[in-house]
Amino acid sequence: MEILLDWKSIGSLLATLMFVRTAIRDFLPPEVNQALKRFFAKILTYLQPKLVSILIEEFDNSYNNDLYDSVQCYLGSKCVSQAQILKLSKPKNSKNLSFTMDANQTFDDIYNGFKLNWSFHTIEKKSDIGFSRSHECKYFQLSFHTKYKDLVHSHYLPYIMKEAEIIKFKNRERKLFTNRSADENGRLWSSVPFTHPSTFDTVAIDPVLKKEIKDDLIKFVNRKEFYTRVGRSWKRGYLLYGPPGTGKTSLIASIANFLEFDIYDLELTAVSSNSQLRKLLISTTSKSVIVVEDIDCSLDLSDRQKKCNNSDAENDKLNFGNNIKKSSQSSFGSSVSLSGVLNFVDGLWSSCGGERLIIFTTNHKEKLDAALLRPGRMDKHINLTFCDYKSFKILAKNYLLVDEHKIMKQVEELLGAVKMTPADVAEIFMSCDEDVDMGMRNVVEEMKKRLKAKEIKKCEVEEEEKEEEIVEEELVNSIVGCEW
Ligand SMILES: Nc1ncnc2c1ncn2[C@@H]1O[C@H](COP(=O)(O)OP(=O)(O)OP(=O)(O)O)[C@@H](O)[C@H]1O
Repeated sequence: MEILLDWKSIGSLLATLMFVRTAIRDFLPPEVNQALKRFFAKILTYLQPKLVSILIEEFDNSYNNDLYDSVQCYLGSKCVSQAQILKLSKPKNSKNLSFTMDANQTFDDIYNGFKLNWSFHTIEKKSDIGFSRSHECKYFQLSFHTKYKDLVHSHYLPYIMKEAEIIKFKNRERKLFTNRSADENGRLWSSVPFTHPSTFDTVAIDPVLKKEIKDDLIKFVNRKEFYTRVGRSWKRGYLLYGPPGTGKTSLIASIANFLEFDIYDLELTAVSSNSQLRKLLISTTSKSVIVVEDIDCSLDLSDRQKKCNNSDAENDKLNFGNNIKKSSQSSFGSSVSLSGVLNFVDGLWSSCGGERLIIFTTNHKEKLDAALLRPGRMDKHINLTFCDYKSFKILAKNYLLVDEHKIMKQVEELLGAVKMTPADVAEIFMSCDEDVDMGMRNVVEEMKKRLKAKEIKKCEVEEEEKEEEIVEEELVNSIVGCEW
């Protein structure tokens, strides 16, 4: 009955509209009629959303357009739910199937609550050069309300590029683990299964630094073409430095787990010569992390300028195989020279073009030669330091399964006053068998103990200084007295 009434009222509304329309057309002068038409057209245009479009073509002046690749990768993972026709393929070197939109398909993406429309198109384009044949031009069209222009440029497109990097990283070809370590008996590397459980979730470092490292690694493994284009070995050097027990080794294991790379643990003191070091590098496979721990203890790598007269790194590099620092290094039990290590880091000896991460660790960065530290050799310097509140919370969450606790505030204050390494905190938590209260209490007690010891030490130093001042004063007085 209600529906019937509704239909009736719609019918009468339409009839009224028709009547008004005829009345306006027949009785109003044509000028007024035109003015009204223009007025309504204006209102309609005003009410329509103002859209802008960005076209992202496959090629940019015959060069691959990286943004197009990123969009393709990003949409491939999202458009499955909306597009009616999809293309399916398995890209070379990828372990996953990949979806792409077919021509004229559209996809609505929601980013931070606003809507953006994507569509994919192909058109035939005549070539610019002479009479050559036309070619197919592919492009994505992104349409959105004009008021989102800035947001799209400064946030949405960079977000897509980042997301695409992560997707490519996850889809990349992987490799089974084999952990290798230096072996003095002829076979230079021995193979052992890699089972270290440390991951980016378990390692307690500042979350901002953690993200920075992950982003850097993802970027590195996705940049094969870039390294080829600029003529550089596909390798990256990390220097992890900081006091003992701050997580350098744990971070290396996390990195290897994250990348699913081999680990080669190189004991430089067991390598007898540059040529043996060279053989070792040649025997490494791609997708590997080569680790030299405590580099300052393995070799005398302090400033070469002070110890030998070689003026620059290039001289050293040309000398490779020539044991220029043999005498000074004998105390380190190795005949590998700095030039050997520089060649090693530079990837000069690597036999295949696969990616390699070289990680050096040290507790004393200041002892290392500047040539080793420069970008291109150690591209990223990562400082791991004493436990701060954020790292402490990660450890508490992992070891004691707590986010909050009544004495957390006290911990935060004490951490600002005393130095505890993550290893110190981890050891205390380990001994508490997941008893949260005991774990937290013991940490606070240990910190208070250290704070007290620090204050006593401070008092002693002040007392010593005072005594020294008194002695000095007495000495001055006695000299002045003598002069009189
Ligand atoms: N940042 C951290 N996050 C989680 N656990 C840590 C961290 N730092 C240290 N630990 C714990 O302490 C132990 C020792 O840490 P690790 O060997 O990684 O330190 P390191 O900095 O490499 O020390 P060293 O300079 O003496 O080699 C690890 O087994 C781990 O359990």
